[in-house]
Amino acid sequence: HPAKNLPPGPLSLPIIGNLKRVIVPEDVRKLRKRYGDIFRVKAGCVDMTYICNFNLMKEAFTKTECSDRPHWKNLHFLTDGRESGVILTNGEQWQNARRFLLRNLRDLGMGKSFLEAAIQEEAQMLVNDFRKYDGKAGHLPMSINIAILNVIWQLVASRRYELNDKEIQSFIALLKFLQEDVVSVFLPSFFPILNYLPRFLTRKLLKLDLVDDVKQNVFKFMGNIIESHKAKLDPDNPRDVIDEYLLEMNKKSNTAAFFSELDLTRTIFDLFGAGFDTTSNMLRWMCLYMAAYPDVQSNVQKEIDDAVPRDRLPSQQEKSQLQYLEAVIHEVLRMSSLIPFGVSHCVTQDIQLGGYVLPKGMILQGCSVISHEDPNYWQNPHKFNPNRFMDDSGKFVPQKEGFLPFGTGRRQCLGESLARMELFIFSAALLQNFTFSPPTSKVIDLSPRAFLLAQFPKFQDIVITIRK
Ligand code: HEM
Repeated sequence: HPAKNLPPGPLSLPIIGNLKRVIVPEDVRKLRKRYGDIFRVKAGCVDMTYICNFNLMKEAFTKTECSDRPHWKNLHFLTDGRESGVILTNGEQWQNARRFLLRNLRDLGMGKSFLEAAIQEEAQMLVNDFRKYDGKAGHLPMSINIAILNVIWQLVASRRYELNDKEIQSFIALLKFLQEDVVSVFLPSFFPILNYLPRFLTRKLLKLDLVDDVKQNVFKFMGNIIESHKAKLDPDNPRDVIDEYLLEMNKKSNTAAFFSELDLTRTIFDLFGAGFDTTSNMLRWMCLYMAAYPDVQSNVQKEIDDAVPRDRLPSQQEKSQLQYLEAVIHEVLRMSSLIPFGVSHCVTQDIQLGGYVLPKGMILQGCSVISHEDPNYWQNPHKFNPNRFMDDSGKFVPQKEGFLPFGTGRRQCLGESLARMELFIFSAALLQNFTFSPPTSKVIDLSPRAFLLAQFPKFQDIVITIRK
């Protein structure tokens, strides 16, 4: 687009573009200093624009023209190129899936007692498990993962797993494969030249044998669960997302075309893909921040002790009394910027943004990490200070300007209320019962471990002590 006023950015070479590796927040900070709030880089052949300003992110992501995901066939490798699920779909398929999920997450309990009870049950399991580690230094226990998975399983299929269950271990391995080992499958979108290599070489480079294996396992695993739901389906008493979905499939509505078993499997994997690593790592960040800031931790504990008797776990009912905890959770969400550049969007029609033209096909990344450290919104942004979310009378004030850990606009996180409920109940239960601290003569490392497009905490030792 030589005639167009495109966002500025470094010069790029054909085929490789100008990125040496996956871009990390440090690169974005540097590029923003040099080129301003909107800049453009090229990853292979893909033109990407990074938006680093809160108002511009809000403006862009409320536009329909910026609400699609990239139209890359290989994003849908699980379903042989067919668009399905919710995170990566577009148009009517996406609208339908998003509407179905929002309605059902609401009906099945986001904000209702069903889900709260499920989370409470997992909180108890977490507390029981954490007790086993009293006084010993070690990594945060795996029970965090099981608790988060069980909440989604309850919602999706009315089932939960015990800590050492073999099936849940193989399911975790499957999710890990999908998230870490099969990313090579996306490479041809950035480097189309890979499509012209001999087939045996492409298969090897893109690990396509492994991909086929993973695909088979996903459908085998879900196939069994869907079949057992079909056998027990009661149209008057849908128990979970799978039941609701099967009922939609049987309806003769004009949206019926969007519901299929293939799509159901993909949708469920989307819920795990979006809701598992995110929420479990946020809970890890929470424990690590508490270990690093003992004064904040003891203030939270005091607040919990004042509001909740020690013989039972805190619950949603105490939310209005646990205002400082709420502020701490918000500050941890801000400081950790778990998904620093959101999830890719794609421009579907030329638009203007911040004085530049974003042409059709441009990929957009909204940089929450930059907004979360923008001094226009946050005083001393690099300081961990939960009080920034409190007013003078000790009440929590949810600052909205500059804060977007769950994204913004039409694609904003669909599981936000669920994630918030989990973070609240799990953090309250853990801090009521335990104190976190660094191992003797060590400090907690709060710098993130770069992991693809997320900022997860580094694996490290922490001491869990039972509160007397
Ligand atoms: C602390 C935990 C979480 C964080 C920080 C988080 C963050 C995000 C972000 C940044 C996006 C992208 C927004 C965009 O594209 O503009 C997103 C999308 C999404 N999230 Fe979450 N999320 C969390 C937990 C969850 C949970 C628990 C679920 C559901 C079980 C969930 C389901 C989704 C889905 C389905 C999408 C895609 C929405 C769409 O494309 O329409 N997330 N999330």
